[in-house]
Amino acid sequence: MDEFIDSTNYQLRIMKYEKPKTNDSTPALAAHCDTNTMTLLYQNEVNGLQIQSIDGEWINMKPSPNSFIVLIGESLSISSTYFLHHKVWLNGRLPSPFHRVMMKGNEDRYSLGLFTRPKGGYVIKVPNELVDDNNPILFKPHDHEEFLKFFYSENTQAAVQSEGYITRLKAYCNV
Ligand SMILES: O=C(O)CCC(=O)C(=O)O
Ligand SMILES: [Fe+2]
Repeated sequence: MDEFIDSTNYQLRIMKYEKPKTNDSTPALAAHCDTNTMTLLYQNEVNGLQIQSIDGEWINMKPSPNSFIVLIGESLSISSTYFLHHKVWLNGRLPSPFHRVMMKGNEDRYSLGLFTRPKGGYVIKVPNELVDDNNPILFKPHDHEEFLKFFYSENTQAAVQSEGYITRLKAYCNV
């Protein structure tokens, strides 16, 4: 537990999404998986967050005013647009949801996000207890900061644009 606390950074972010200019449902944040460990989201009572189901359908999230949404990030459970469940810490047991924000209606949306992220200098690896003959290791141990450097490099961004998420992650730490 101490190691987890010592090795974690937190970022609190307030996001504002302006009301759309037309009556149509308008993309406000492109579909993605969070690259961090875990995200807690809270919003004013304007919906907009959508999560993709396993069969590719976008589901509108309608949290009650006194609840948070918890998203598992790629670092905890690396996933892909196809939900193929490539995982690191959990080695394949929990998916990181693919999500986006769509705006509709005539109110601005505010959301508060607490992003938990591993500090650089710590190795993210699957615990030995989760690996056996039926559950072989899926990801090489890696440093999150190095992963981000790789992710935001020009070459990777170009690959993400043309080939999607799988290539980026496979290239980085797939076994
Ligand atoms: O505003 C939201 O509800 C989602 C924000 C989000 O997905 C992000 O910032 O990564
Ligand atoms: Fe996100």
